[in-house]
Amino acid sequence: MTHSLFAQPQTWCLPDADLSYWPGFLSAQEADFYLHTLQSSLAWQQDSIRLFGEFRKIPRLQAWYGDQGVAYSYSGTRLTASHWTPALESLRDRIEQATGHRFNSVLANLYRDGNDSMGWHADDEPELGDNPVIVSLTLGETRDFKLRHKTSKDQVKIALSSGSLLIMAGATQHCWQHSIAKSRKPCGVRINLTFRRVF
Ligand SMILES: O=C(O)CCC(=O)C(=O)O
Ligand SMILES: [Fe+2]
Repeated sequence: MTHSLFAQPQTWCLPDADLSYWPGFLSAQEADFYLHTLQSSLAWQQDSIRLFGEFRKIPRLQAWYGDQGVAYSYSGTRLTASHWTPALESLRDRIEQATGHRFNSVLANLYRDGNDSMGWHADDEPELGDNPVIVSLTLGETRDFKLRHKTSKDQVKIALSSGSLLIMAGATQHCWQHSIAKSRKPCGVRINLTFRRVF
């Protein structure tokens, strides 16, 4: 049984975007269970990306899972999917049922503490197709997810809580970038999963 705060996602009104937020998609106990299960069972790596001609370690750990043969490239890094683990598969099935969208891969990010972060970017790689639907599940520490409009530079901030789903669709990746800033407050571990469909 699901103990949701809301029975369905709530639209987050933002121009040039299609964004919905579903806090309490997982109960606190379920989110805790998955946080610990994924932290100890995924093949976490600190990848490097190419920035200004140099390879630099990213400030977080990552892992990429999905259907056989699904690969994903960004910033000079190519990730080949490991096969779904049982925990990732059960989360994927629940998210597919709840949203009506299908996913063939998931990028997992582990933010060890407040020094871990993700810089401004849009998930607009060609292999995600036009207007991709990306569903983001947060487990553990609440961190601020910021969105910045590519032309107006308007910013909004959503504090993504444990067990929440954020659904980005439509023009969101065309018109907005997003990031997770470093935090000066003491921060516990946060895992974020972004479910994607790679073509
Ligand atoms: O950690 C987050 O909430 C954002 C993750 C993200 O933007 C990504 O995986 O592309
Ligand atoms: Fe992203």
